[in-house]
Amino acid sequence: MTEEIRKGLAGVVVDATAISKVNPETNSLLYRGYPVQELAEKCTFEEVAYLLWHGELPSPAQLEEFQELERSQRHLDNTVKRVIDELPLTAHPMDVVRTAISVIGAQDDTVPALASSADAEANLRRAMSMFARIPAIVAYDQRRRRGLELVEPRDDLAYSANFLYMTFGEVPELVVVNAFDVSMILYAEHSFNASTFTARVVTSTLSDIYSAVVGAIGALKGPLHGGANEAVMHVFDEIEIAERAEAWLDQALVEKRKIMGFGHRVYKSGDSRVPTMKKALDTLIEHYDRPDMAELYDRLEAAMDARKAIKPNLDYPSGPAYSLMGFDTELFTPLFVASRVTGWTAHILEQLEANALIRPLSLYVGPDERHV
Ligand SMILES: CC(=O)SCCNC(=O)CCNC(=O)[C@H](O)C(C)(C)COP(=O)(O)OP(=O)(O)OC[C@H]1O[C@@H](n2cnc3c(N)ncnc32)[C@H](O)[C@@H]1OP(=O)(O)O
Ligand SMILES: O=C([O-])CC(=O)C(=O)O
Repeated sequence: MTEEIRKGLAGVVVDATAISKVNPETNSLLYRGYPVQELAEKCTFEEVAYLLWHGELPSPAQLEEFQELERSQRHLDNTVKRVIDELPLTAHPMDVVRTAISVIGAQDDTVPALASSADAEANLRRAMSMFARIPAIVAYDQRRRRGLELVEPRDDLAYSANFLYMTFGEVPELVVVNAFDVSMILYAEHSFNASTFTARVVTSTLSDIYSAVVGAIGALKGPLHGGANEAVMHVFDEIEIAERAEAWLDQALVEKRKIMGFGHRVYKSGDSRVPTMKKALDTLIEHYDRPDMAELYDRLEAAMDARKAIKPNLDYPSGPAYSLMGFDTELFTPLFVASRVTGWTAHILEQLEANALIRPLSLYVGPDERHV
């Protein structure tokens, strides 16, 4: 038997999904049929979360009920706070959010020994409980790293305004809240990316939703995936000024470094989400009066195009956008978690609806049979 190895499962279709469609030919991304650009322009992140979980956009009454539920679960209980307090500041914020989700999962005594599609209602409640609490986890972690006290959530504020309020102690101008909300919408879902696939693999063993999300957070942390938004900012910090972009890139390519924020496994001629996020970044650049950042962004992008014809992915505009908003660089990937938990949990539910254990084969290349 000849076995073809597809390293990294590149080009392999492993299952069907009705949640999102990534089309590199038309450079488009649909969530449940809706173009993501349209959702970013016309909807809030809460509406998009509802869409991903339920398959349809909410009616006004459904949205109100959804928002009420989300706002009522934003607080962190003392155990979660205590565990976060115990973690050293040397722990990466992704480790903090991963640990906090583990604690929330361990506190939930309704989790059945064997996950099943019959548990969909309960799993949606669990998804909501993570969705509502992750902003408080991330905001608190950002604050404790700055020696600041936790800011309790405000239930008169929508998701993004409250997230920023809990992080910075005040609600920023609308332009900032809107750019943040757009980033949450764009990061929410992207078919069988590595972290979502991880969540589906964990779920396929009939493990619980929290374990699947914890696994997904681990997969997202890596710089070839979500960790790239943080890594992009380190690149900007290394380059420092726009005039150095080309020389920095030439040296990095000589050293065979991967340039963070560029390239994609599926999109080969540009990421469908970049123009929308770049527009949001431009509003921030204008708001904070940082033309220097725009110049560096443009020069590195042009240099990469000229030398390698490799285009930016979503992490390229998101990194500098989060930096302008005031987040510390190492908090960027946890922001991705806050958004992507919606997509992960939608996939966990979908996996359970038609589950098959995910267990591929490997080609053995070790020594032939031998004996002790
Ligand atoms: C939201 C997200 O998760 S988007 C992805 C975020 N990740 C990053 O930005 C990290 C940087 N990018 C990369 O490492 C890659 O582009 C990936 C991992 C995203 C995609 O990788 P793959 O689909 O496996 O592409 P692959 O690595 O095979 O690249 C093909 C060629 O382009 C080169 N290439 C791809 N991306 C880059 C990059 N960012 N910098 C330099 N070269 C690159 C590869 O070196 C390879 O060249 P070769 O054929 O001469 O060896
Ligand atoms: O699809 C991928 O491989 C990575 C990505 O862009 C995402 O998860 O948003």
